[in-house]
Amino acid sequence: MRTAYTSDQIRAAEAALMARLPEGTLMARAAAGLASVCAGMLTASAGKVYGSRVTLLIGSGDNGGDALYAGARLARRGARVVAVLAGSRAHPGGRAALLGAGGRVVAYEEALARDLIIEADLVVDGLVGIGGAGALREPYATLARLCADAHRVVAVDVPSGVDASSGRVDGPAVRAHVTVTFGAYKNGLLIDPGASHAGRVELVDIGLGPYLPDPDVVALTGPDVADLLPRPIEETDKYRRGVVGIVAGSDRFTGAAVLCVAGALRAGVGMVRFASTAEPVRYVRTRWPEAVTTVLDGTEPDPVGKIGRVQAWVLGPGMGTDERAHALARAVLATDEPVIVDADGVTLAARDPSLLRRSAPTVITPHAGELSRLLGVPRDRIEARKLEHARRAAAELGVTVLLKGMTTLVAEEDRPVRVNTTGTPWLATGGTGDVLSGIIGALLSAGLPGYEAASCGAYLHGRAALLAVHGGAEAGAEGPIAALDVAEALPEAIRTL
Ligand SMILES: NC(=O)C1=CN([C@@H]2O[C@H](COP(=O)(O)OP(=O)(O)OC[C@H]3O[C@@H](n4cnc5c(N)ncnc54)[C@H](O)[C@@H]3O)[C@@H](O)[C@H]2O)[C@@H](O)CC1
Ligand SMILES: Nc1ncnc2c1ncn2[C@@H]1O[C@H](COP(=O)(O)OP(=O)(O)O)[C@@H](O)[C@H]1O
Ligand SMILES: [K+]
Repeated sequence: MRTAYTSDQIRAAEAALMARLPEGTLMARAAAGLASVCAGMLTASAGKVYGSRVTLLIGSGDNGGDALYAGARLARRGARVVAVLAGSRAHPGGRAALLGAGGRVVAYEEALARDLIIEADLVVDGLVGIGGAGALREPYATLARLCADAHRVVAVDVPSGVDASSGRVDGPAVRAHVTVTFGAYKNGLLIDPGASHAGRVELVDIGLGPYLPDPDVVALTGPDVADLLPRPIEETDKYRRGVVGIVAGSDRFTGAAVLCVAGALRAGVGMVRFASTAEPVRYVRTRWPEAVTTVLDGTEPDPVGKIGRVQAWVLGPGMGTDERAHALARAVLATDEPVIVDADGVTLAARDPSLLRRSAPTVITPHAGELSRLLGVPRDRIEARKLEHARRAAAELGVTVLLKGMTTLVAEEDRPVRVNTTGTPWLATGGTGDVLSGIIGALLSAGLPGYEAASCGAYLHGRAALLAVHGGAEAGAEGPIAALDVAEALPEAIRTL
């Protein structure tokens, strides 16, 4: 399990550790780790540290101090190091160390800074770290923009312009090839848009471990998912493995039904009971003879009884939002089984909030647009502040919220938010969400709680997508995928966890 923290949590842990150590110890540890990563990058790109050109972008706080001390170490190894001071002051000890090691210090001037950034083998972003607040001010903002023309950029602790606690980016921000972070991951290194500015993240141990509180955000790893995933025991049968009821599709949207059933079957469900109008039932029967189907014409007094016994439900993909769909949603959500509510199901719940007031576990899987309707908050605001809104939705609605998009988050009240680290932008194609809801339904029916089913489901979905993109390999050249390819890659994703 990878754990991440807010700036305040990191600061408190640092203060507790610092109180037991001689002054300057932590910064020395941080600078040594940073210099070592920089030296590795210089050796990889310029062949050696000696004679390479390093430009440090220095803000007025301790983030700049780390960069200055690391710059001094590189200068002692023969690198030509220049520090560009963005503020009126710079960490005095770090500045003296750099000058003492033969480095240079210059005041910010745009043309000079541009040249130094373009010419450098490596640019070190020490503008702001966990002390950053709000959009970058000038000249920090210009420097962050100029970094786009740099050969290689390493960010100190967090890329400047990224909010360390949330991943928010308001205005220009450094896009780094590598981020060297100290003590522990910050939330903003795992959550977009911050995560996509960080590049590869290198964690430098400065001894913070024993002082860290419970994490604010966590990310499952492959072994975590392998441990959580239910596997059939010898004496099992299909009912004990889990029966999922899938209520999806309509005469207009038949594909969503086929894809949702695909996700459940390939994720290893015991049995699928599929129910819908005649058209989607016909398509599902043709594509998935494994599924047991029920045609609902909308006149049944007890549609749930007609479908039969299940351990969990998937409700929503392609089912429409008319009166018939609303009545069906009401019937499914009135049961005592766990339900994952997706797509049109989420739209119905936005219109009729009473639908989600139930005591059995409920998972909802909105993208930002659907969550916007549920919370009455503009979509772009949700996209800019995903962590905050996923948490708020979980608290206000009393459900497990899986917020989809570039980064997928799973929020439940009083639990750390789980951020998914698998996946690929190739997933942004119609129907992949339907596969995801089928996977989560399968895991719920096998008995996983909503929080685990949603986060393991997102992990497997992203991993299957990556395998499909790479043609079955773990890495390598990439090619486009369609939603069904994601479902087909699920067994391999589970085999190789
Ligand atoms: N506290 C500790 O024990 C350690 C701290 N370390 C480093 O110290 C950093 C935190 O240092 P600080 O608390 O001094 O804070 P920072 O250096 O991250 O930033 C604070 C400075 O940036 C300016 N600033 C803030 N927001 C800005 C904006 N939007 N635009 C322009 N300027 C802005 C502030 O005026 C202040 O001068 C960490 O990120 C890490 O790099 C490391 O040395 C490890 C140990
Ligand atoms: N830029 C992206 N990077 C990674 N994953 C993405 C990106 N955009 C979308 N996704 C993922 O693709 C899936 C799309 O689901 P959804 O929006 O419900 O599509 P549909 O309704 O067509 O099935 C989600 O799992 C989402 O997290
Ligand atoms: K930084």
